[in-house]
Amino acid sequence: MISVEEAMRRVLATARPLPAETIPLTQAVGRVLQEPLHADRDFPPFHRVAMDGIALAFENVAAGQTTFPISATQLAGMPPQPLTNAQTAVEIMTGAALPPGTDTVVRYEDLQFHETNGQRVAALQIPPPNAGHNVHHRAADREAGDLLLPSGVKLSPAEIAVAATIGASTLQVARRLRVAVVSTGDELVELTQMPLPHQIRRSNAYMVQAALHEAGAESEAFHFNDDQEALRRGLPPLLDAFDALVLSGGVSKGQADFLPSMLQELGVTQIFHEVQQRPGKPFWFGEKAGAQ
Ligand SMILES: Nc1nc2c(c(=O)[nH]1)N[C@H]1C(S)=C(S)[C@@H](COP(=O)(O)OP(=O)(O)OC[C@H]3O[C@@H](n4cnc5c(N)ncnc54)[C@H](O)[C@@H]3O)O[C@H]1N2
Ligand code: MOO
Repeated sequence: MISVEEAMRRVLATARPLPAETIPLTQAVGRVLQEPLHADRDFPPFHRVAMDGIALAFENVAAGQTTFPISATQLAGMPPQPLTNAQTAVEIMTGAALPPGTDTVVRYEDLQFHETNGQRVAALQIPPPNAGHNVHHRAADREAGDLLLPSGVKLSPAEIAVAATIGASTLQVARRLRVAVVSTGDELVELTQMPLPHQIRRSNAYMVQAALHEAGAESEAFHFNDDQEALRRGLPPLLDAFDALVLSGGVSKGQADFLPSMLQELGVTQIFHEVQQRPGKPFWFGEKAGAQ
């Protein structure tokens, strides 16, 4: 009898990639990406101001200038506001594109403002330590063309943000696995039915469907009584229509446990029967020849 690890290895060895489909980004969380995503522009796409404050040319600070007349105000989303002359500064907000002629941002916390002849002037309280301070430079994170997400990643909210950043309103993802969950056994009744003293409810199928849902698969439930003819007629359409069948019951040594022989008769090759585990020792696994 094989170990659980060996059983898992043999099951996974039969796995094949699912075909891709294109879906809206808004429905893609939890799906598996089937195309690589590349940066469509540099990130950040411009020298991005990282603090609210003023933008200035550091060379003036290096030359000893400590007060800077404000020549313009620039909020995020506004086109860069040019300096009126090289010794002025632009009052600027986080997320704005650094104006031409400036290279450094000083935070409001490190400034004091006053007015001289109606002109707003910023005085440095703590001078910036270096050029480029508080600037998130263009392409510092990624360059245009860089691979952002390889094919095969599972899309979490973080990957959704990455896709949105490059304008991917639709994504190619693997189609969801389609599984038929089949319960077998005369003793099982539906939840809407009151079980007789010798009957039980079809609980396993609900658990398996919930586990499949959690793993991102689609499933549909079916039930067969312990009737060989009904199975012989009912299973082939399921084997054709679904990527996988999960059958619960009917694989042990009892008089009604005819699933292994029935499945082999229907073209499913046995890969293993019985695993060193309890509960669930009479576990049977097979693969349909020619299955995609
Ligand atoms: N003088 C100071 N300035 C800043 C400080 C500070 O302590 N002193 N803190 C910085 C920190 S930390 C953060 S965080 C930001 C927070 O700023 P806000 O909450 O006001 O956010 P915004 O300025 O509007 O945006 C920040 C940033 O994010 C970009 N953004 C905004 N919305 C979106 C969106 N839906 N998708 C993509 N990107 C978005 C925006 O363009 C900016 O780049 O303040 C610092 N400043
Ligand atoms: O609060 Mo901010 O997110 O540190 O950049």
